Amino acid sequence: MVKVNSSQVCRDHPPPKLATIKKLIAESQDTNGNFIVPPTYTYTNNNNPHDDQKAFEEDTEAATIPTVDFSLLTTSATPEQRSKAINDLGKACQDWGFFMVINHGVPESLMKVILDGCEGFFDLTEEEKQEFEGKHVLDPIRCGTSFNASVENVRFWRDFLKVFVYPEFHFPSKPAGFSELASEYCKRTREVTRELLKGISESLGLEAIDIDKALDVESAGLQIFIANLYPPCPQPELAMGMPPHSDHGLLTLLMQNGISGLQVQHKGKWVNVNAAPYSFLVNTGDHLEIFSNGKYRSNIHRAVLNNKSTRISVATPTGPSLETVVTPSPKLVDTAKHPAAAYIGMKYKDYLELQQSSVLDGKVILDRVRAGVSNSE
Ligand SMILES: O=C(O)CCC(=O)C(=O)O
Ligand SMILES: [Fe+2]
Repeated sequence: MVKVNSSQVCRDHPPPKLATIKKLIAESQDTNGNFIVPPTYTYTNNNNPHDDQKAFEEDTEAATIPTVDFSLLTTSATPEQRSKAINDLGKACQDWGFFMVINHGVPESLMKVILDGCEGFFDLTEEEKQEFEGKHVLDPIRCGTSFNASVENVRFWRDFLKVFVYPEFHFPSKPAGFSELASEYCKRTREVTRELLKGISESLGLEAIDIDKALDVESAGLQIFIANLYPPCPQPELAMGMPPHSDHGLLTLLMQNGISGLQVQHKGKWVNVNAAPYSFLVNTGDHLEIFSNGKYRSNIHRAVLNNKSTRISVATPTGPSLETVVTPSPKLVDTAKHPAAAYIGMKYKDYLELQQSSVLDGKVILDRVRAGVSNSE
């Protein structure tokens, strides 16, 4: 197991220049095309992601991922359908912190061209990509490799592009035309997220608008566009695409290019996620856990590798506004079940900076804002 020192935080120093995983692979093959995973990418010897998985395959009932039919949450549904859908949504948040969304209305053609655009971006030359590297973890446009190479002992088999797209839209100027498509995609995924947050708010026994009102989501909530590239890995059991972690925001929508690799933790075991084509995979994030006072715990997930196909995923997390100091909703504190606030307030911007500057490891950042009281069910 990789040991993490969560105090290793690098706020001001840009990561050292590091070849992308794409470049490393292209340059490291011998004349027979053989490639051995370098020691710096050897994630662990005793936590083989493929072995872990076997444990759950025997228990398929428990591993059925909840599915949310988005059309039943909208005004086109009957009040009974909507109320059942909200109930199911709440149950998915409580039991899994993860669900698959179908019938969401974002055109398949748009999802496809976004994946093509990501591929185009990762295919740019190293020099072209350097323009978008960024220097600080809160720079609105950043690309690179691993997660935060300046603090990591082990690198992840992943290249990324990370862009702040709301409330202000930023985007790389290359490849041509990608920015316009991404702007539309981000708008559409924001609309889906907004409706899901309304349903989640109601499922918590609050008004539909309460999450938005408290955290300033619609007018200034931070939305990030993250493209992940996981090239085939010759020894997928040795390396990791993304290690176990929770996301920092409220909700993350994720789509992928038809290649699986996401695993979510459920009841202490890893579950392979096989997404329906053009569905969204949704994780609940740390700020939903904080705001709900621990009722909806953020989901731990990771990305594992394969040795055949390049996987691309696009995550669009939405969070509070950067200036919001997030505390548990007072309406969810003063109850028999949740008599005390389980988390202390922290400005979302500070939380994000801390998370992005640290080694990615489970819920170590969320642990910093735990109030030392437990309201566990
Ligand atoms: O690629 C994936 O499946 C997971 C990506 C992820 O967890 C993230 O970007 O936060
Ligand atoms: Fe994630």
